[in-house]
Amino acid sequence: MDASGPSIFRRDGRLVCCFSGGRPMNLNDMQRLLTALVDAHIFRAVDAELPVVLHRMAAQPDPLLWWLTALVSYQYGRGHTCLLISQLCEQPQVVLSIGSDDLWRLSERNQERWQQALGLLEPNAIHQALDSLWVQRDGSGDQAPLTWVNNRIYLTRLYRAEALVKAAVQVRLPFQAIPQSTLQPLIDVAFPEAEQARNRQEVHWQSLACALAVQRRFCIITGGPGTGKTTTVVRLLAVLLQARDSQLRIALAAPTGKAAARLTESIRDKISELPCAWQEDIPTDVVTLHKLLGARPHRRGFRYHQRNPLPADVVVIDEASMIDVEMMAALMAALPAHGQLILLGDKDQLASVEAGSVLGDFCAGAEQGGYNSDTLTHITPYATASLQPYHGDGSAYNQATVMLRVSHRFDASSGIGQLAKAVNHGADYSDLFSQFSDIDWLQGEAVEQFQALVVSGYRDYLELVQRGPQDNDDVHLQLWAKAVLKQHRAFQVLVALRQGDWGVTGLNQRIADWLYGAKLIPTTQGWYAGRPVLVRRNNYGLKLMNGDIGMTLVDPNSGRLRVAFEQPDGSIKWILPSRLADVETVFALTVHKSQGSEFKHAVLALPERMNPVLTRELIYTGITRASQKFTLLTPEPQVFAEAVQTQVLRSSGL
Ligand SMILES: Nc1ncnc2c1ncn2[C@@H]1O[C@H](COP(=O)(O)OP(=O)(O)OP(=O)(O)O)[C@@H](O)[C@H]1O
Repeated sequence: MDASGPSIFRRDGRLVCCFSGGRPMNLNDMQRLLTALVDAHIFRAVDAELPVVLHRMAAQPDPLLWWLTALVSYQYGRGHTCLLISQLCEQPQVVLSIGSDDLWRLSERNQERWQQALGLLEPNAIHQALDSLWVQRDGSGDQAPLTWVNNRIYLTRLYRAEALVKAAVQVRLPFQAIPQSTLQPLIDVAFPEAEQARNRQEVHWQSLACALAVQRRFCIITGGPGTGKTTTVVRLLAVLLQARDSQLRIALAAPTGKAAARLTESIRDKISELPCAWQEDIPTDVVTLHKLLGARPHRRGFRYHQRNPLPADVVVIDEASMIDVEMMAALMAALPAHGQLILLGDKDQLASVEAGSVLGDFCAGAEQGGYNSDTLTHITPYATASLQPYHGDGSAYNQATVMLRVSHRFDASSGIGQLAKAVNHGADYSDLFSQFSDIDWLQGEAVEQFQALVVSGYRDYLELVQRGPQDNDDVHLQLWAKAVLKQHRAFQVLVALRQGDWGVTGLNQRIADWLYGAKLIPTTQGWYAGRPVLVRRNNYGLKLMNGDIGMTLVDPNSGRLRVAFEQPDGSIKWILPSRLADVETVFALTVHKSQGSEFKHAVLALPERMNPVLTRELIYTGITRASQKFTLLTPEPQVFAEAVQTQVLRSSGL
């Protein structure tokens, strides 16, 4: 802090801070400040509660220690796995993303306390405060709830998770080379297009990913939408089975039920493109990550862990960007010692809701390759062009990562692809909307067109709902429900926020009113035919997962409403509305919940005012949910520009 800042000293063994002429900050002041921050909805209740609980277990009356403890918890709530001490001291308001917009809700006295508390943030004082029973150094102990490592303070369980992930990757890095005489012919069969890339002297990243993945027990295949992650993994599994052992036990999983269902469908399609003799050993059943690890209702921890590892030799996880650090640690812990892990995902998508941005951290620098000499020795023989431009001294994770770079879904004529790319690089996108017909931007007054767009977007599935099944037997009921759910996936309104006119709640209500006005739904209240619902919490009893989407339909036999959910195996599960407690209407879906889904036409509606949730990653994720048409809706166009310039930066030690 500068010379005009506060003086900090110890009094009666306590650290106190004093502004010239002001009162020192004591524990009482700190407690009041923490309570006020909770009351002002800046902190979560648990952030202020944590030091209180720890104090009960081991009294530590140091206001700075309380402050740091609350801040570590607050940052965890915002997705950071740790608190970086130097950054906190240099730019506390930036690190904490708390500005005058938030602080005006505090009383004058508490604003003063806030300033005093910021004044406490000085490296030496912090180091002294961390010399405490609540804190362990360098992860050496096992008991203290906080861990201090170099410049970082963690909640100890997150430190442990991160350390476990790092160690598990490290042990899996050594190559398990396959003779080139065995591997090359298999790769040639699996990736026939690689030959054309060789003729053009271009790197064929898919076949290179295969060469790397089959020779390492840990591999990440990242790439934007349609770059062939699933295609590559199906082919590389076939190569692996041929090269190593056709009896390898392969497990496939994804973080959500929707993503699992989508991957199941996609894998089935892709297997049929393989040579017949290779098809039968590849599994097609994709489960959720929770199911894979054996989540148990009402119990912490999973059935599979270090002492009871998964019965699998190879584990493939799709949509890995959604996995938080604790889940990744649970997954790594459950891998058998010889187990091979392949992660697929788009590094540029939104990070997990919970703490950490594991895939993003793993993939930092992936664009440059960063392959060291050892990695190059093992993969160069399979490269279709020189890998010299990708030579470097990248991280350990870079050595295990291949980034696919060519989108086969969006070519140069696709506005969705161009827009996603421009947003991702923070580049100018303004001309794109006039150049491409598959992207639209409704701004300001054009928002009036939104109603017409939404009614026509949802009309097709609602007419199918009204039409009913062709026959009333089970087979036709299933066919009908599947057709309705499929049609429902053709169009989706996406939003950034939960609350407000342009959030889930406001828009759901408005859209329901419009659809009712168009006579497409019979009412807007309670349960009704055509009401799409989103499951908000895992329900193990009903085997429904957070994020699953179901459709309310009238059973023509009983006249009663039932909700149809499509299972990963393609069958329909019918559930009575009365059994569904934690669901909400989903005419508008948050971008967060849309991860792992794809819609022919996605409409992204942004709010009128900037909000910390609005980031480049959110916009990119929203755009890439659309496969054929993307519409952006901004009552206030500037919000889009600002969001594109705002990037998510999460602190972690990975
Ligand atoms: N090398 C290739 N040549 C031609 N087409 C390809 C190639 N690789 C993939 N494709 C096609 O591109 C489309 C997208 O592939 P795929 O589903 O594997 O991509 P993805 O990265 O898994 O997509 P996403 O995760 O966005 O759904 C598919 O239609 C696939 O058949």
